[in-house]
Amino acid sequence: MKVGYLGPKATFTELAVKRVFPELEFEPYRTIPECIDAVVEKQVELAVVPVENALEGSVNITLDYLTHEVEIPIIGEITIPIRQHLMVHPSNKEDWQNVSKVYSHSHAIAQCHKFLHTQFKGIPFESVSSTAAAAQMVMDQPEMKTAAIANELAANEYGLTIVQRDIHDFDYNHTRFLILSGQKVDFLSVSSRGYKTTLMITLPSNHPGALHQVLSAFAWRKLNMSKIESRPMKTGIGNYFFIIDLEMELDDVLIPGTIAELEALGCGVKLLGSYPSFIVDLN
Ligand SMILES: O=C(O)C(=O)C[C@]1(C(=O)O)C=C[C@@H](O)C=C1
Repeated sequence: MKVGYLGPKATFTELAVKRVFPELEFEPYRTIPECIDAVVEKQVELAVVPVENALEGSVNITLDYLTHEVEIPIIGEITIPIRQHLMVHPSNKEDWQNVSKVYSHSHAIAQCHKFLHTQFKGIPFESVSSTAAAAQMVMDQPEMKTAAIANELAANEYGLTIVQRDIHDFDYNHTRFLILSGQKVDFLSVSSRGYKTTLMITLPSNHPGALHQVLSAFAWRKLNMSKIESRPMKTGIGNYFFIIDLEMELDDVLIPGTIAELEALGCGVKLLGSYPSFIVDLN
């Protein structure tokens, strides 16, 4: 079985995916949409993409692509700790405080804002498709004296020197990744820490109190939400839909009852997946 992931080699996504599927074949993709397309088009059986970081919040391109562009179920999630390091080409390691630019993924830059603000004031930063892509760029252009924010695996893979470790602004830094697939996968060999169910909900228009009624349908059934996110419908200012994660597996009574109640209120409800949740400790 082949797993597509946000690449190139040595991204955090690769770290996450290899912990859960060490024995499978891997295929890196340059962007999140390319990786999701690969599983939709059956070039790979599974795809793993980032969806939420504890410091920076949702990865919007993942949510938007899954809800607007494709139909592919979520079949699992993986959460790993994230340690961001600053790295340079070995030939620039003595002079690392004088780099001309810092590259990384936009989420990684956001996780290190305080560090960049205090240590690299005035030095531009640029977001690229992943932390590993940033490391690769820094390796390819030693004369430019640039730096990357990435993980230790990327420093080793691309031959860079880590000059500052653990530069993320808050200690509790974790990212959640979604596993997507059109087929059923047996995760029996991996122990999970629970289940989640994700629903996409659109509200009826011009219906005062609609969101309150939606939340009540979950509340009186005591269904525990672990996340609620609103994203633009992309049809006009103020038009939003909601993505709700429930901390339980799809059952025969409570979730179907909630969906029926929401539909009776005029809401649109789509089940994006019901799946096991894997929390990986990298140490
Ligand atoms: O660039 C990477 O290494 C990724 O796997 C992407 C990503 C993200 O999109 O949030 C994953 C984990 C970190 O939070 C930073 C970047």
